[in-house]
Amino acid sequence: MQTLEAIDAWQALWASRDRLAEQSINGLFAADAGRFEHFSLTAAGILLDYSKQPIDRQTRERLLEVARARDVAGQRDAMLAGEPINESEGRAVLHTALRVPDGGTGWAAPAITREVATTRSRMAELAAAIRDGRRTGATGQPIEHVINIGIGGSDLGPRLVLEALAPLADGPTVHFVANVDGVEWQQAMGQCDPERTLVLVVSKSFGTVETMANAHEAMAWLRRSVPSDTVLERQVLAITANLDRVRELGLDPELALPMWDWVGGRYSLWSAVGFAIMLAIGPTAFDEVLAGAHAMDRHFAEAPLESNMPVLLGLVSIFNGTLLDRRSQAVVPYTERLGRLSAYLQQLVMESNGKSVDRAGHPVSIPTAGAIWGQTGTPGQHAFFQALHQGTDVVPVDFVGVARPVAGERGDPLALTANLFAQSQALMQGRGDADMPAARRCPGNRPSNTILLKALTPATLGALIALYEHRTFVEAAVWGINAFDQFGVELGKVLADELKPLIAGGQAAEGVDGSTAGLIARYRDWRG
Ligand SMILES: O=P(O)(O)OC[C@H]1O[C@](O)(CO)[C@@H](O)[C@@H]1O
Repeated sequence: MQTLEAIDAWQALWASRDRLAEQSINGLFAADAGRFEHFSLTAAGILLDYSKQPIDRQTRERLLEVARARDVAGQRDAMLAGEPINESEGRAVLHTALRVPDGGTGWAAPAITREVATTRSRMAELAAAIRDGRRTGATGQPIEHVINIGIGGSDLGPRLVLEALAPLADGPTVHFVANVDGVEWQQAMGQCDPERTLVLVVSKSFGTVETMANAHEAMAWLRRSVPSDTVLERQVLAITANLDRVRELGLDPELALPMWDWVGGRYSLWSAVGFAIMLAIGPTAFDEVLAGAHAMDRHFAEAPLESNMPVLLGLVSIFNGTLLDRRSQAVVPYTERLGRLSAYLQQLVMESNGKSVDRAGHPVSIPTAGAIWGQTGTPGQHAFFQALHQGTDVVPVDFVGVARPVAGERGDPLALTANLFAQSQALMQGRGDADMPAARRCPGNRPSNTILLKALTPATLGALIALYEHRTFVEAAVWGINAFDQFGVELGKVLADELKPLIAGGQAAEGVDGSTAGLIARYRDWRG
């Protein structure tokens, strides 16, 4: 496969970076009456409009040529076929196999398909029994609360989905505990009757310090509050790929729900990691989330590159981030229901693609993932949009909107949508002539995508998340990096383990740098 730098189309794009950065988006619309049709597409209930990017047909063709030369389609097929594309860990990457409808074949080896189906039906049976009260807590009380203890990928996906689909929730109330500072735990404990609470300990590795600490707290709370010898068996459920460690925590691995090493943590909400979702909205709605993601998978697998939404979204992101050096991207959903989207995408994009060596271990020669951040509109408009309109940095924005309001929800959908469309328009058009004071002028020509969902349903939500997963993959494929390991997060964990006794102990902290020693000393002093 050609390196990026050796590809003619990339060289041509690189050579015209300055011109592309100045390319007038308004001018592109003036030159092409059908621009919206030519630079937008629909798949799985989602419209992507990328016409407000400074990309003309020649630039798009060059970007597609880069994707072809980097064999994005071949790399995608290798992932979908279960080849060990996570080379540094020697693992396959098969989150797509988790969302194949029951009975569907051809997306993973038969053994994997069977395991997935078996686990999904175990989850559905258990969820149904808990939801309808057949499966009670240890003292015979119905389960009314679920505490999901997990962090990172074992937390963010279920949180995002449950906030988005809260109007559909008709099962136990789900509380999330991720941090180890005790705040979320205290809040959850304060709201839950221990005899009516199921604790989910969700951890792929079952070794994450925060999750294990919170699990110990929760188990101690249940033991002291529920008068039954079977409380842990009935009211604590482990969800993990590391069944051996379940026993170490004092739980029965036979009762645990499994996941597998071919599911990355940040790609795992479709597995048993999503059990809290299933408990809250029911197995049928959970299946719809999977079906929506599968619809996007099919589109990604089958659509030609030039009309393939994740491919185009990925190429637009590379165009902005790598070619034009626009190192930060904002994502702004115009519904509070998607308020967790930017937090979710931070892990998905930055943990996957925050890499500086390629798959062969050589330093990359181009910038990879920058920062992704955001907040909902319209509140974000009253916070950081000033910088988007007039700041010195050009920040590409993904606007995410929903056409049909959720039944029964109040609010002013027209005002919301008018703001959504007006913001992308304002970023593009700008404002000001020579007579206007400089402080009032907006430069305009600032790029954005608009991603419009027909409605916020389980299916479109699944498709939206899958869209961003595949966008992330496409970028990694073009850059030649491994999107599926995360060794960078390990060093801090190791050092935290080493520092803990130094911080706790009475002796001087030796063998650490001056700053850390100073901080430890001040911390001890102030802690008293
Ligand atoms: O599910 P686990 O193994 O507890 O890991 C939690 C999270 O920690 C990380 O390993 C690192 O932050 C993530 O990749 C993962 O989602």
